[in-house]
Amino acid sequence: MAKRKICVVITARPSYSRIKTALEAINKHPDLELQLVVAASALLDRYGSAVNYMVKDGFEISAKVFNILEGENLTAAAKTTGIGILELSTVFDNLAPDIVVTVADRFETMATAIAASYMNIPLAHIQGGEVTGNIDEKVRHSITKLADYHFVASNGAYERVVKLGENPEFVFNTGCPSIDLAAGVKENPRLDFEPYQKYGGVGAAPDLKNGYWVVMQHPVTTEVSLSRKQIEETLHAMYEIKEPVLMFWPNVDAGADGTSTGIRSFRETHKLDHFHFFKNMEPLDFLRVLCNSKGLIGNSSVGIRECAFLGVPVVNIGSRQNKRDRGNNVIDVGYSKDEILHAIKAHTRHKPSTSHIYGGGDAGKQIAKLLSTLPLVFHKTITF
Ligand SMILES: CC(=O)N[C@H]1[C@@H](OP(=O)(O)OP(=O)(O)OC[C@H]2O[C@@H](n3ccc(=O)[nH]c3=O)[C@H](O)[C@@H]2O)O[C@H](CO)[C@@H](O)[C@@H]1O
Repeated sequence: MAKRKICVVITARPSYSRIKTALEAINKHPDLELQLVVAASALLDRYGSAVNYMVKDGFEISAKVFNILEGENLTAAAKTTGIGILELSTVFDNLAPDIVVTVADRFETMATAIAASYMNIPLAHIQGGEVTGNIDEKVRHSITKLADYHFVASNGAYERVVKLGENPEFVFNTGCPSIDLAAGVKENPRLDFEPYQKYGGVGAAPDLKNGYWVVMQHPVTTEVSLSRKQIEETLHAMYEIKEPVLMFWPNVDAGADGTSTGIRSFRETHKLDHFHFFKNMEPLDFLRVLCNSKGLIGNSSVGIRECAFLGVPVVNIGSRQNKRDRGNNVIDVGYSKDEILHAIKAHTRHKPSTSHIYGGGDAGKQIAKLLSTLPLVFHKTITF
């Protein structure tokens, strides 16, 4: 029997960590053949070239799609999606997959879902049903409507996908593959590498042995004009803390220009001898860095998902993760420096308990098994 061809499209760094263990399980599965397509910011040096980590991890790349338009604004996001549809339809035509897999809710993932749907290729969606507000949420629920199989990450997400009219026979709460990685880190949390040596980056090299903070703050797609002001408040708060800060650059979202300019100009006007800046780390290394930190400050979804599992305290800033199911490791604050400082002092003194909202650590294997056995769906029926 011919192997089922599973085409997974990865468009950004966070999508790699959220699918990596499923890729490994697909590769190992005797009835499946992995076709890995890498696109958008995952290919760009400026965003840390996540593609290099995929190659290093032993994955063969079937196709690359360069579709990011310069600009980091709302128009560039819409046009990038358009180019993605054009390019990916050619890729799918050449690879002729049996199932296409798309991850989460970023603007570029929409292109995968549209191209596969129009080409009558069954579509599997990872991470549907979550609520966050802003443009990501519209995209996420739209992809749910285009998808034939749903591998969701929490009970709440399962219920919402079914409420959206999807057939429960094709909705599975597998948990999030990123929790599989976090489970490995929980077993062996030792920081077994030297971050400055391994990843370079820029800035001072503060001594990390007495503790450090991790900062990762992205622009909010519905508040793009405020992104610079928002990051400045966070930078001022971390400046006052006077303890080592490992700071990561934002993703390629609309408004990232404002966030990056805010960081650059703050660096030029302040003596930052306790800050170091990184573009990107391999998924497992990044989780090790978090696991050994005093806490995460910012608005990355890693604070809500992996940090809940690892029991890392998180000061979650602003509206980007609004309404996402969360554990007691998270305290929500507004954008002001004073609120952030107050939350850091009040919330991060004790290690919070861990929670399994987003899975127990075997999502990748479950997803590969389902992909090998589910009937191929070409015309789904929707209940109303
Ligand atoms: C508003 C929002 O949340 N948007 C989406 C965005 O997440 P979001 O933009 O929050 O993603 P981030 O870039 O903050 O990164 C989160 C993920 O990337 C990993 N990481 C991060 C830094 C690094 O150097 N190395 C590394 O591997 C983290 O472990 C984590 O798994 O894309 C994700 C995956 O497509 C989605 O799940 C989110 O819904």
